[in-house]
Amino acid sequence: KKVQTINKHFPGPKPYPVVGNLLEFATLDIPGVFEHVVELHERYGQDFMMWSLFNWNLILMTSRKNVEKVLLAKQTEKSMLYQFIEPWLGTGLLIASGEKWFQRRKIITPTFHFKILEQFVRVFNTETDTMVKLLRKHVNGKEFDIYEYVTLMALDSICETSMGTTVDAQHNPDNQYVQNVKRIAVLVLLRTISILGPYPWLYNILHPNAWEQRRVIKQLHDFTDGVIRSRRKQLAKEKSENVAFDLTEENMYAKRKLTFLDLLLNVTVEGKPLSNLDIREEVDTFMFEGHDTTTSGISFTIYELARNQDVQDRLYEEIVAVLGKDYKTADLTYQNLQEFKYLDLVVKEGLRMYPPVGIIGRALVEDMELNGTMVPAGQNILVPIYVIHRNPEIYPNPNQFDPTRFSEDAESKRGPFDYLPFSIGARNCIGQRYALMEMKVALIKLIANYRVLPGESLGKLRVKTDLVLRPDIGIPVKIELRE
Ligand code: HEM
Repeated sequence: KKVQTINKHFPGPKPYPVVGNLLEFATLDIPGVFEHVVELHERYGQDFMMWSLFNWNLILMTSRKNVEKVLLAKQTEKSMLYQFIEPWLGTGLLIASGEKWFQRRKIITPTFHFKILEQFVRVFNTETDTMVKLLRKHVNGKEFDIYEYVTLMALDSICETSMGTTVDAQHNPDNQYVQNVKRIAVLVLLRTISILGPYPWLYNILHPNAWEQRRVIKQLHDFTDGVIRSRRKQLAKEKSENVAFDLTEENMYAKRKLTFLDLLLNVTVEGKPLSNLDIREEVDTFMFEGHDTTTSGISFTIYELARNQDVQDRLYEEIVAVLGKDYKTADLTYQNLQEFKYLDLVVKEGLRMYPPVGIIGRALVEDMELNGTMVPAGQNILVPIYVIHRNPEIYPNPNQFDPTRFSEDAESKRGPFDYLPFSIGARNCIGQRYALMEMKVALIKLIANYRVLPGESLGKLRVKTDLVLRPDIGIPVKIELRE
């Protein structure tokens, strides 16, 4: 009965035919899924309800007032789909709720202290230099997929900064850990389109993908466990040798190369250190959240730079102006990155058109008044950030890449719920500054060294999504050496 009442307040395909529904899920990996969701929003209005199999339903929500209520709600839980990643990530920061989330967020926030980020920029410089070198073989050559290069660079960066270990994926793309990280994203996606997906018991026993997933996850966990154990030993040894390690002292950040893992190994909650398992779920969460997302952000921005040579030229001029005559090899720092004003607009516009996390979900913890009706606790809600970012009323000609939309003047006319690449509120992205820095270092070094041109097949590219937004055919480009 409650659901029938809600129906009156949320127009939408009701009841959504079972077949249509399965197709809806099946389209997840089919390029164009977001174009379809944009159409649904045009047809049914900003907040509409979609029915699923066995009366399971979802509200797809883009209106400012309701998005604000849901994302800023005091208590919140992630929607059901996040459970599919739980076998790998456990209830780390991304998935945790309630007190556990609160504690973890408090512990992890200092990891993004600017003193630590300053050190991470060095890693981004080194890893991007490697990428730039590896790209050299494509100069004046045929079109190639630059997405693969960016993925491996981002993977190396996150391994180094979060675990202090290197898998050197850029030189060993066939490395088992690298393969497993890629494979798990695919397996999670496949579960979303499986009819057994929502039923863990049945899925785990009957589905061959679940069997494979267990094997892949075991290998991923074994790797992280190994790194945690050896780092714990090393820190214990340093402590016994009286190497100072006081995280409460801000100055300490600058004295040694800290990783995210070090911080977790040294923290105590109510006097107790975190267990290896607690730490593993956070490190794995970072591995997941921290590389596919930035890869997507960097790659789609490269795509638009290849298509918009005037924007690329202007960016190149800025790079030369800020870095001077050694602009091709100059290292980027936390400080000099602040001087790239135009790049900042370019990155913002890239994240508007292609938000790497194109959709987020919540389950209401308490009943909530939405559109004049009480929506009961437990209701699943999806917020398609991609659709919000293409609202023509806020972004005229939304499919045009135009960094000047983010000039101060234009930006002042928009509200905080019109632009959400990193979400908003207490559950926003903790890695936002890290991500922006990595994106900027990569784009500067790439454009300083090469002119990026569209490959012949670039025009065919379409956007698809699994856990993050991806190009269906990679990013086919050509490059020329800058004089
Ligand atoms: C361009 C790159 C990135 C984008 C667009 C992005 C976007 C987001 C979004 C939209 C959320 C909210 C998810 C939700 O509500 O379910 C989120 C959460 C999160 N992100 Fe990112 N992210 C990026 C990079 C990173 C990086 C580099 C890290 C770590 C190094 C990171 C770590 C996290 C974590 C741990 C959360 C969960 C925070 C919490 O719930 O307290 N992200 N991210």
